[in-house]
Amino acid sequence: MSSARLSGVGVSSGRASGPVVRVAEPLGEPPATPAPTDPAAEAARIRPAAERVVANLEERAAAATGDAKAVLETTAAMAADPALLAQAEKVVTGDGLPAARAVHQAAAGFISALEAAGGYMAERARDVRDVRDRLVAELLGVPAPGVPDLASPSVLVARDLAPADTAGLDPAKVLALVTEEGGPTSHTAILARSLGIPAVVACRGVLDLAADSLLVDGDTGVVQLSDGTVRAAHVQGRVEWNGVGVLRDGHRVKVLGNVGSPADAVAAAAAGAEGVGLFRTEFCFLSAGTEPSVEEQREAYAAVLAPFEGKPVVVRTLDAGADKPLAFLSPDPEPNPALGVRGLRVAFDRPDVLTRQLDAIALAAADTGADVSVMAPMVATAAEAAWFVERARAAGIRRAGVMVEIPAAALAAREILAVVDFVSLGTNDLAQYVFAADRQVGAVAALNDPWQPALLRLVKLVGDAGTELDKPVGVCGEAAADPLLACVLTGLGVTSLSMNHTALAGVGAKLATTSFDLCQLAARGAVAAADPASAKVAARAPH
Ligand SMILES: C=C(OP(=O)(O)O)C(=O)O
Ligand SMILES: [Mg+2]
Repeated sequence: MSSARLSGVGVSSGRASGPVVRVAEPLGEPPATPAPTDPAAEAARIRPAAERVVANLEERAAAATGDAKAVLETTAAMAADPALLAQAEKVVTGDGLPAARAVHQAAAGFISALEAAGGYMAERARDVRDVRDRLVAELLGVPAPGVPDLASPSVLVARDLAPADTAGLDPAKVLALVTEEGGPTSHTAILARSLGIPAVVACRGVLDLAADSLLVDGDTGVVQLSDGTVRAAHVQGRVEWNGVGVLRDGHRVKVLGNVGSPADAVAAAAAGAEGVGLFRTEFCFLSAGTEPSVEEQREAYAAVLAPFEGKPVVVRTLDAGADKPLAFLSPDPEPNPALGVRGLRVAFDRPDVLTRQLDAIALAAADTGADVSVMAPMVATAAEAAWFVERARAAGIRRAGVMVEIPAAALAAREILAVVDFVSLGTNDLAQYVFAADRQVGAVAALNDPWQPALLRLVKLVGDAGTELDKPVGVCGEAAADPLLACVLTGLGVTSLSMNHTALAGVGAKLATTSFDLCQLAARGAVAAADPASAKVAARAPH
């Protein structure tokens, strides 16, 4: 039944089924032709369309509560804005453009005025874009783009989702997520895991599948037609783990959480994390239109640090760019954003932004009593690492390290470790760059497999350098969340493993069953293997 059963890459555990809701694709600029034969009649379509958009938003606002209600009410008020509508009518009658194109054009004027005003006004530009898209969709008779409000629990199907869209999903309403594109280490996958929403990415053909209802298996990656039964994922029984990362022979490997929000931090602490190995600060500001002030940053960071008083937390400075764009740090358009100005490279152009962030982190550390270190993303050379460490020290932060996620950094691990206090391997990007396989592209997902021996050989270089220089080497990419691979990484000299809260107990429990000798044996076998499957077999042999 090939047309009714598809296979993708399972990236977030659990089996769920339910009715399908599709995420409509972005609309782009509507065509300027054909010119309306009766411009007055064409212009007269705009207000009734706006009234329908307003009525729909008000209806949803009435059913919503809290922030969601306020956002819907504000959007409804904007959709009724007489200035925008009058301007659009003028464009239809004056320039002879179709109504949808006229709305787009009229909105562009408001958007650039708001952006030029900066600050709070610039943030409103996003709302005008939202209203514009809703009006254009109404006039064209197509669904509005973006994640729709879900009236009841549903399976979301999309080409791909931006991290900001995924972060806003309500796990009570989204039974499962299936995307045609996306890779296993994409940020959409990472966020779906942290929300506990079963997810399958790189599911070729799902957009063409005529399905009212789907059954999604986030473990096997299988997506198939279902009979309409609504079933939420069964929450797996908790594995027993005492909250200390230690092998049965006493060898210590810290088991830490990856977090990006206060909710993640609470979940990681509740699941027994010994601390945080990666706080993705950019996740706090995915929707911010302008740079948050030092005070705003201090508050946002303190809210995440709060559950970890007295515990180690590695705060990563903003990793903006590529698939995690931040509106206030966007570079000029680049042909290959993953190879462009992202991570620490943004700070070379904007050291003031880094300084303000480091100041905010130092303040939040003092506010909460968390034992904070800072870490820079996307570091390529020892000179870059030294540049960052100097700035961290100037901000009064005691420990500073860098991510090793560019192959050059792995190859220069000794020189880098000589100038930092610790490193942490970002296996998601390291795999992307060593295999020249974009994390977001489903077609190359198999290369972004952390069991690839070529990737493990780079990890070994870094582990060996850490052992030689007696400095900590962590892993905070998705590789750390696989219990068997955690044993291999330990055998390669890794001293801490940081992961999503849902993986903590499984990894902690597995480590307790093994010894350092066995981990080294598994590591030798996996590194020498010819492919990911043989690497797994080699790792399983002693385990
Ligand atoms: C942990 C990593 O950072 P991010 O996933 O945020 O790029 C990584 O690249 O492995
Ligand atoms: Mg990375």
